[in-house]
Amino acid sequence: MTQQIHIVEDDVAFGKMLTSFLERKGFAVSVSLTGKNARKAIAENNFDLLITDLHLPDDSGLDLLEFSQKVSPKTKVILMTGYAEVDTAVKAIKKGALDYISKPFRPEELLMVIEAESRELKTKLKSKSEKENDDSVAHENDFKSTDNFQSKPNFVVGISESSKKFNEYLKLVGPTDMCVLIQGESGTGKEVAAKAIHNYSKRKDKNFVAVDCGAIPKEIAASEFFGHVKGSFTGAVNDKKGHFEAADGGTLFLDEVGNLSYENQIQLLRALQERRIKPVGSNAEIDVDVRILSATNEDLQKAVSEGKFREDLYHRLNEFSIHIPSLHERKEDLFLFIEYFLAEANNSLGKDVIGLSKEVEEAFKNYSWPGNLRELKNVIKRSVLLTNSQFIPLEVIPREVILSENSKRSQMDFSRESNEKQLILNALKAADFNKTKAAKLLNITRKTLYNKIEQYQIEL
Ligand SMILES: Nc1ncnc2c1ncn2[C@@H]1O[C@H](COP(=O)(O)OP(=O)(O)OP(=O)(O)O)[C@@H](O)[C@H]1O
Repeated sequence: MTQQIHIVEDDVAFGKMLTSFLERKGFAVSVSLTGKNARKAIAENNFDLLITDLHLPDDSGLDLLEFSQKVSPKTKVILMTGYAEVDTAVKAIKKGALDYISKPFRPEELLMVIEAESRELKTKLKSKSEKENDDSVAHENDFKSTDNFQSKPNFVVGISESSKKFNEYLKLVGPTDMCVLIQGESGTGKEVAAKAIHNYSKRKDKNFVAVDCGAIPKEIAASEFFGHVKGSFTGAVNDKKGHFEAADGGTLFLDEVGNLSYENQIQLLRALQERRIKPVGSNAEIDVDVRILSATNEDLQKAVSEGKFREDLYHRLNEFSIHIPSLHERKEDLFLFIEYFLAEANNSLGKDVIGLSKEVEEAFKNYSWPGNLRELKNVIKRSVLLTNSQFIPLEVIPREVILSENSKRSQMDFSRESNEKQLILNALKAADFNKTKAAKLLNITRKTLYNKIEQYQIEL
């Protein structure tokens, strides 16, 4: 079936360009120029995908994301951001956006993001239907990746002390039946860690069911977790198994567990205590044997002290806790991950890129990677797509990676000469040696740039 895409973009020409490109690729595309029109369109249609600018004259992409999640929960959302807005983009991912793409981008990059997500979805739906062999069982909200970890034995363990330690913990706690709370920033690999725990356990041949608690509207959470019987509420046209039954004998991974409403927390706690569930609208109770792993990127203890998360549930979920370090804290592992993601990208895109150019290597080392492994993986994949030589050149790297961290630092630390010279060189290269553009990137005047070029005797 043709995928329906809605673009929200106030730049008419850019919107048109994206539309005709995506239509040529076989998508059905419509466009809104304002947030107001977009809201109307979202409420009236069941778009598969919404691609929205972060800044609109009358609205914000983040608010549109929330609106869309409420009125059309199945619509996936991709945000288009300006460079240096990664922090906001990461916030959007935490709120449930599928991905973000930094402007300026080429339409091929957007297509790659869309195709990667539809591929993941298809594989997932396929493996679901194979496993469950029952059409009435649907876990529509479970769009998290359920890659088979065993088929990828080469996941990176890392050489940094913190990586070695947390991987030891995974091995240690894996074979037990303890509930584990995995904490770490967004994109650090919490789901990969949960899958590893599952694979180290005796449950490994049973299902691993991942549920994104942040994506389930609280009104339907009980039916998602415990299932429902036909006719129990409007829209319940078939009996439906819930996540607990789907994970029976195996592992249930609750991602973003801090996002569960208070009422849903009580229901979950009861199910964990009694090891029994009751589908919505049914009188019969069903015994379930499920190991719970959960993950959060917020401070759950703080949520407990503020009364937002139940203390009894917190202790139940947290029989053992594992902290996954951010990529920034495990810089020694950076090049292992780069190698791994490069091989993965070459493989999936049919390319043969050997590595990073020296300048890109430098830029990667200096960047703080706020979106962690997910951001690194995306940046590498997009860059591999755009690289037509053996080594990834600076030109294909998103500007925020080249500049934001350095330029932030430069405001505080502009006196460090080598740093400054490198920064200016990077900006010049990124701007194709156009000085006006380079000055803009650096956030300095053209005159200052000329002075600096002279001061450092940069040859142009
Ligand atoms: N050890 C690893 N080796 C290779 N790839 C990894 C590893 N850990 C994570 N990844 C990759 O990094 C990306 C982010 O990982 P994952 O989805 O597990 O993060 P997360 O912390 O669960 O994110 P979120 O908080 O947004 O749910 C995924 O594409 C995953 O395949």
